[in-house]
Amino acid sequence: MLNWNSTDTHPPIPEISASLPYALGLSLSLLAFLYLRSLATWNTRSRRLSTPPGPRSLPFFGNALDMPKAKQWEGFRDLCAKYGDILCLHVFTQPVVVLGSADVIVEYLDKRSANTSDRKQTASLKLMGYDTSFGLMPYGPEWKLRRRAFWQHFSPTAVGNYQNIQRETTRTFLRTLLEHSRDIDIERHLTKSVATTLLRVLYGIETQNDIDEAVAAIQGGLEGGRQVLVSGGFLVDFFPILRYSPSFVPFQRRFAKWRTGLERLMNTPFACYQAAAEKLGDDAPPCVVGGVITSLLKDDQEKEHVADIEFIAKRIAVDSMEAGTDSVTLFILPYLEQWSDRANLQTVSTLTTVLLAMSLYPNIQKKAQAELDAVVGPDRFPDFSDRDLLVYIDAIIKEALRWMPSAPLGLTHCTRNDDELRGYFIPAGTVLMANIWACLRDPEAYENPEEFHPERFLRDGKLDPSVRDPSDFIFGFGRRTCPGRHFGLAALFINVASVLHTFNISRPLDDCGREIVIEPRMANGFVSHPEDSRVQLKPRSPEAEALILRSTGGAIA
Ligand code: HEM
Repeated sequence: MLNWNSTDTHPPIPEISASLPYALGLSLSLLAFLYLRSLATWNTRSRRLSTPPGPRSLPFFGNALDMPKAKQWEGFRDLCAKYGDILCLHVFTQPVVVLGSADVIVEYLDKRSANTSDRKQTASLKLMGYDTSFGLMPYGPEWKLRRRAFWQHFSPTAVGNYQNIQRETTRTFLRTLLEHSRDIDIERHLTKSVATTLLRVLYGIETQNDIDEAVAAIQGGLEGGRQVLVSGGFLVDFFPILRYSPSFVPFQRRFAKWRTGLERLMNTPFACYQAAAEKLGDDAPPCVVGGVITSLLKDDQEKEHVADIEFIAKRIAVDSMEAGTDSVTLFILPYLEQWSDRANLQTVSTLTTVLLAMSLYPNIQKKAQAELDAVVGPDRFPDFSDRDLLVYIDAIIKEALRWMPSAPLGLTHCTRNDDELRGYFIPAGTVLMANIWACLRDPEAYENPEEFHPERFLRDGKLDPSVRDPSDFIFGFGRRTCPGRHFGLAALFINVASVLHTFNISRPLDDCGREIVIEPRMANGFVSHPEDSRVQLKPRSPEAEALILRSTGGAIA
């Protein structure tokens, strides 16, 4: 033992110096051994195939600095043009593979989805309480159980049950457009309309007080998820050790706030459902939450897991709100932001894309209205039963989904096992991103892709099956394909057809009454939308106005 107070004339330093080379040698040998062993393991795993090409990565950072900062879909398109349709980047130590063309996306995410349907459970998702969301859960039995329960209520047959609610809320929305047609904040009302539809479908909530309370809960509840999706992750996701930081550290405080918000969202509308169920018994309005509880209880032989089952039902309802990117997150959040910060309001949705396109392309609008006049006529609203005959409306919706896809990069998938794709090694745990926007703007599939041109989907007055259908891309892929798509498309159809049937849409005017020129550009973010979607709406005719008034309780007070 070293004794620094010793009077010994032989200081200990020379002894340490003598053993230092051995210690150093030993450490270097150990490092070399570990390096060679991991190299051998890597060679065995990869069968000496290389990972896909990509920019040269830096020590420690990898390609973190190469990741496109804004409108990532455009940056990835440029990187794919340089390195190929299968692009590999390392964000610190996390491998990320970007799939840049339709055929490679279909081949890997659709046809080989047994290995590519996993999700990465990041540290930030756990810290926010989002790890229990089935849309973000890893592939496995728990995810399967939740998805099956969800699908029972959102299959093509099941969504037929919500047509009444969708019809009613669309008409209330038209009435609002009419009442405020001079000074309309269309996005706010549209968002409220969709929020109301969902709260009725999911929880059977109908009274205004309950809706207001539930909508307020949504504000805090979805904020965390949105932040993680918009930012693409936090530092704690790449350095998970940080999650053990003390609770007073600012990022921990933010996560705690989001967690509390999520708990409130889980509990507030659910309490409204429970109160109605207790008060009204069998007369309570049917809803998804009630349906999930009943069917899981039926399957649960021991009847001992009521709390777990209630949790699953609550969570599925919240999943519906957070995962329905376009119709839900995109519709609801901007509405709520408006409450907290008016200036920040940036409203988004495929419907606002349609309205913007209609104001920019008046001839397309006229053609759509001519179809509505011929099929529906002036005395009634378009209905779900008209859908097959309203082919041009269908083409407009497809074109809006293609022109400005609301989730241009979809939701990331992840590989479960080591794999090979077109001669490249893809390690287990690789994050997979599909550049959906690039497929929908591919000039080989769509001539003049920047133009809004619904006719591209039509041949001889019918939908042309040989044209790539945007729905095959914008709803995601393989076993993770959006299970809410039939509900989302039905909502889009009834809203687009009803608004076009009753209103003329034109460019907005400035204070001097001159038309404002709007550049159709997509905003930045994980979920995108038109950067500026201002339009002007006027009832198409006195008959259209009377139709709206008749269906919603008479004259304006
Ligand atoms: C036009 C409207 C919508 C669009 C464009 C859309 C798009 C998407 C996309 C891109 C995904 C990720 C798929 C993947 O991982 O490959 C997804 C997942 C999901 N969506 Fe939608 N969605 C829409 C509406 C909805 C609605 C209305 C609901 C609920 C009522 C919903 C519920 C879900 C759920 C639960 C998931 C997660 C599925 C899973 O991970 O297994 N979506 N959606």
